[in-house]
Amino acid sequence: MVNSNWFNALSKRLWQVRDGLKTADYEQHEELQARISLVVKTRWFLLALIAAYCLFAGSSYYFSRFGLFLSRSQTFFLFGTVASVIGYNFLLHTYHRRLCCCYRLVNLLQILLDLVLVTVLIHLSGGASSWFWPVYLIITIEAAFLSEHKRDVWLVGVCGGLLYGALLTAEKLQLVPNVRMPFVDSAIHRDGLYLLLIWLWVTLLNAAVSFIGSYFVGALRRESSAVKESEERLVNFLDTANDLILTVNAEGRFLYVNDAWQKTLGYTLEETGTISFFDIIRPDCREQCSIEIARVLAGDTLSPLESVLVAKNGREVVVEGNLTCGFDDGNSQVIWGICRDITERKQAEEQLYRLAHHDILTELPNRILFLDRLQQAKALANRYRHQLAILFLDLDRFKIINDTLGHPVGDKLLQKVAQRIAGCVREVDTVARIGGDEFTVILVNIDNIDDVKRVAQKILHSLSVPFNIDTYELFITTSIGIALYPSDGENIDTLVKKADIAMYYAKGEGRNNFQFYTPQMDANADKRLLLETSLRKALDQHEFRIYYQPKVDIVSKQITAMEALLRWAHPTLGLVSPAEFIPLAEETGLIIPIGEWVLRAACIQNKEWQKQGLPRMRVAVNLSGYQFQQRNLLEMIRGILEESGLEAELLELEITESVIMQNPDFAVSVLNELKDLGIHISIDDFGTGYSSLAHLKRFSINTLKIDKSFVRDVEVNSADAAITTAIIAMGNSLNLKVIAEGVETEGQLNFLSENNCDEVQGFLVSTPMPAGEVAAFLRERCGADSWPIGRETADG
Ligand SMILES: Nc1nc2c(ncn2[C@@H]2O[C@@H]3COP(=O)(O)O[C@H]4[C@@H](O)[C@H](n5cnc6c(=O)[nH]c(N)nc65)O[C@@H]4COP(=O)(O)O[C@H]3[C@H]2O)c(=O)[nH]1
Repeated sequence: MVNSNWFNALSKRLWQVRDGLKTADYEQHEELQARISLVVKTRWFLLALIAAYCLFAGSSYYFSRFGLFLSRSQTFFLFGTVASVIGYNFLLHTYHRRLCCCYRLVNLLQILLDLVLVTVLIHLSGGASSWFWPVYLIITIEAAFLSEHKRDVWLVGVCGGLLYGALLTAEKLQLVPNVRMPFVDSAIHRDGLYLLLIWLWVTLLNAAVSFIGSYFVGALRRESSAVKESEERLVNFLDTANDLILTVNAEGRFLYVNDAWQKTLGYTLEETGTISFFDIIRPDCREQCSIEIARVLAGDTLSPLESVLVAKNGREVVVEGNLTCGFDDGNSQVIWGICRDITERKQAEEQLYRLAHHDILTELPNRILFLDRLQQAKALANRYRHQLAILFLDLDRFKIINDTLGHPVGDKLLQKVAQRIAGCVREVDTVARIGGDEFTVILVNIDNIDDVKRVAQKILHSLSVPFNIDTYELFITTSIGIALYPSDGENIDTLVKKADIAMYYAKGEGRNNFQFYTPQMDANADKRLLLETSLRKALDQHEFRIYYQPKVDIVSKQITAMEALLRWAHPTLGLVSPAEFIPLAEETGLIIPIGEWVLRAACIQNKEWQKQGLPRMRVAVNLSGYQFQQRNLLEMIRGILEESGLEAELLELEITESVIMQNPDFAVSVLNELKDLGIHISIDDFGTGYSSLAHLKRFSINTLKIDKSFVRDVEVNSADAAITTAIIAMGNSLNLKVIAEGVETEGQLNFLSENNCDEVQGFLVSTPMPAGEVAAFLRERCGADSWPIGRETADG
């Protein structure tokens, strides 16, 4: 509960400011008004008392054996005096405010008037023997209340004494007729000693009352001004406090607000009179606040509250503080609120929370928040018996972009990718970034697996649209692994791990696809771990082999090139396909030394075949995307050509379409430099990488290599046939050679031949063979004009 004095001082401050009064004027004005009002009230009371007494005394005498001792004229004069006292008191009562403002000495004048009239009254009611003379004392006390200065009070005392003395002297000199008093001898009015003694008595009493009155009233004033000062200090303290302090009544009307409150919320004191506390509480916090206020009014002690207020300019201000109950003057309940603006602290906390739970770059949830959301999603899935899907995405060859174009471009790409992924899912789903180029998605309320497939497909499709960043047009794909809850596991860590395994499987399946987790993938993951650990030693331990597969001109049936295909003779796993270990080598960066080793070995081998007198042909080497963005690629190739002595035109580099299309502008410059060296360039896996005629025109290339996925079904699938013929037509129109890979059947060969494809490569001609078998194969083929169909080698 709050001291009501404080409350009064504060609410007074509020009203005085609203009334537009200056503090000092207000204080003076108010204090004087209070004093006059008290004196007037007291005077009315005393008048009533005296009148009652007069009535009683007069009627007592009238009906006694003495009868009324006043003459008619005296009675008339007495009533006249009383009437004038009542009259001017009435006037004073009615106009005292105005009079006080106009005439500073009105109080002294009135006191003087009182003294004169009382003197008359004393004389008319018995002169020196009148019982009315104590009224002098009352007037002296009254003067003590009304006058600021002691001196004025003393003057009133002296005046009273002098007037009484003058009355007694007039009576002694018989200047005024004596009033006959019962029990009192009229001679007493002429007795000098008696008159002197009674005058001294009245004067001394007046002096004593002046002294005591001025002393006590002065002490009272000092005390009240000390209280006022303390209240003033309190008000100043509250006004200068940093905390927001307010008082409202039970209806929420403002009774007091301090300066900090006004500054923070932007409302002036006048405006607070027109609004209610509830108006400035943010709507969603109002109900809670009303409950708390009701509890406070009921006498409960509350722990600190937090709420959001809305400032005049609409800014939200978060406050934390306490409410307590007090009473105003009229003993009505009021609520005190002392609160602190914690908006900045809250923002800092929110910022910290965001930093701790979000990825700064993309503003998506980070791993911590992702796991938390997954936990919640799992709980909801259990409750509503739904399924969940966790998608694990890893961008394909993102590192190349990052390393080639720099981190700022990489960062912008990640931001755009994040936006696109987020645009593919519903609001209830979660997209998170949990690592460099790793994203996760939680799909909730899954009823049907097809819904998950649709979302995965949507993500792949949305990322297939090129990204325009700065001056670059970038292409990126992603590999998605999917795990389902509860079918793939109960534990969230396990689920994430399984989605991750499925993602790696998707990478192994040629990237840019999605895969659902299956238990068989675990073996794959184990194998992957084994491959990863032994790949680092494979080069040093000479475990790599190169197999060669011929490319043949369809018309002349001559071998145009031998493609170098890497094999890994693993000590325990046997011969490992490049499809399995090349992605691993790319992730670990080992592709750079491995790729260089293949290039050197293939060039030396080709030179060797020439030395052996075998026909001149190119050796085709696959160039990984990571090698393609290698800064010293040109020097490295030049060095190897010099070292092996191979002419540049006998080297062919196969670069996949997706690698070139990832950053077409960069590809143009590298391809130009390679072309300038005289190297033959082929675009591998053509048809899978979204390149257009416009792009192809810019690239310095020699050959388009149709991906074997189109060739496989070219005889039975009209779409594949259409794509294949379109690629051939496109190649022809751009004066490029077109080669089809993966040709296994006569039918495929015929189709390609009929559609003017230039070259073929595939098991129909030969499976990849070890270097040692190539010489025999070439000699056997020398001058042959038929196809070496079905030639099986060690690889086949
Ligand atoms: N079904 C079928 N397949 C056929 C036929 N003819 C050839 N192939 C296979 O198709 C792949 C063609 O190579 P690619 O498209 O460049 O695809 C290659 C290439 O992208 C990559 N690769 C191989 N060696 C290297 C290398 O030294 N460096 C790099 N960076 N990548 C390599 O690994 C991929 C897979 O290589 P391989 O397993 O050797 O698989 C080879 C080859 O064995 C056929 O008639 N039918």
